[in-house]
Amino acid sequence: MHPNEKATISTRVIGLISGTSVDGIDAALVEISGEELDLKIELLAGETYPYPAELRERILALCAGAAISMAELALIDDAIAFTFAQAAQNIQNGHQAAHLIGSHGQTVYHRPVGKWEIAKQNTSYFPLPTPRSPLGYSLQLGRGALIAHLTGITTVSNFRAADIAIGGHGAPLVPRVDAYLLSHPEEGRCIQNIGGIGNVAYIPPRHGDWLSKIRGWDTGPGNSLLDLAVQHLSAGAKTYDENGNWAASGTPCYPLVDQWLKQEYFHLPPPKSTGRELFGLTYLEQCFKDAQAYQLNAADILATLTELTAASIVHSYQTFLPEMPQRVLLCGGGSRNLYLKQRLQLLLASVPVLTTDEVGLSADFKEAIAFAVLAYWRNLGIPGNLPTATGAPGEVLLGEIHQYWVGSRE
Ligand SMILES: Nc1ncnc2c1ncn2[C@@H]1O[C@H](COP(=O)(O)OP(=O)(O)OP(=O)(O)O)[C@@H](O)[C@H]1O
Ligand SMILES: CC(=O)N[C@H]1[C@@H]2OC[C@@H](O2)[C@@H](O)[C@@H]1O[C@H](C)C(=O)O
Repeated sequence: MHPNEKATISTRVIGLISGTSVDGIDAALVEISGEELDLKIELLAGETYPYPAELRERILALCAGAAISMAELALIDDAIAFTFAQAAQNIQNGHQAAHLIGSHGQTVYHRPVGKWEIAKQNTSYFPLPTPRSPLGYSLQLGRGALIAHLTGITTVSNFRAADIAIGGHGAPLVPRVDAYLLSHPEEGRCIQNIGGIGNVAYIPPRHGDWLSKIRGWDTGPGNSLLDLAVQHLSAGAKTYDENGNWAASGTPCYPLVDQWLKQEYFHLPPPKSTGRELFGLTYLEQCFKDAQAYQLNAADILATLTELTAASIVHSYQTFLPEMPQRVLLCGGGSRNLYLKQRLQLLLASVPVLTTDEVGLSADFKEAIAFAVLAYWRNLGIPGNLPTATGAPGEVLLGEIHQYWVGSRE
């Protein structure tokens, strides 16, 4: 081998995440090699393991701000870790054992930078001269130490904390992985995730100082409002609008979309992050109230909420990007919503809208793959955050390593 040539050692890594939709655990088993520009991944297996119904209900209640005891919080935390560990065991069936796990866990609370007032608490005990803490806060449940113990595999977890500690949002974290897996030599691309919340990574053509020009932010609601509306309008019979068929049978109310787009979040310049704390039940109740003035039926309401997701995404590109992308690549569950995809294509006019599947990266498992890569980078000592996406003042190593080791030191 030439002395300048690097040996390619590949590592089998499991990525685990349950996102803001709380629909289940996405697990990906990946073979990873290289570092950054030479980073390569092969998806060996990908699966979504639904949460047991009762656990999902408790998590959703927690996300919606239910008051629970510390004892119950501890139970939910461990139940999540057990469920994640089970997913890690199952995804390895029929494959060689993994070397490493990257577990994002379950977000139950996210406070963006500078949004201290969200806590709505008496803050007189806080040791700062002003109760407006500049720091963000993000809580993911499912303890990494327990996952490492249950699986016998070293586990990296708590990925957002280090970025937040230095003043970043701790989100979105996937853009740096997108940059190395989905950049193109000549084409500027937007990688648009549509989960419960939407987030984008803008990746300019891969030359010159392209890395410093990458941008990323949470675009606002993805499926979160739609899913809640579908559950309400179907009296619990449905959890989401399959392929967007229900919305497609209605008509969007454009004056209402324009009214909703005036909301502060859509005008905040990036970097910015959000969650179900903003785009959740209370927000939807206001949407329903607003819709009464226009006498919309159920299908029209869903069409209008779908339009809000599509229009907020496109509006954010037009407002905050230095130039429009030449291609948009969708991923996340919302990429399966054909009506939403159609609306995005219409609003983006000549910019083609595809899915990441069409360029060889699984749209369903990209987030789980990303946390496998972030764990792999953590292990190699490579930073995982992109300051232009999280707003942090610098790069940091993301995640805490829970080494699997049980023994005695006699
Ligand atoms: N066939 C489909 N048609 C329409 N919508 C779909 C379809 N499949 C999935 N979805 C939507 O995608 C959602 C799940 O998306 P995903 O798993 O990407 O979210 P998440 O990972 O929980 O969210 P986030 O990326 O915000 O963390 C479902 O709740 C549903 O709204
Ligand atoms: C706090 C949190 O869990 N945020 C999620 C959420 O879901 C989508 C969007 O909001 C994104 O910022 C983030 O997830 C992805 C995985 C990220 O960090 O890139």
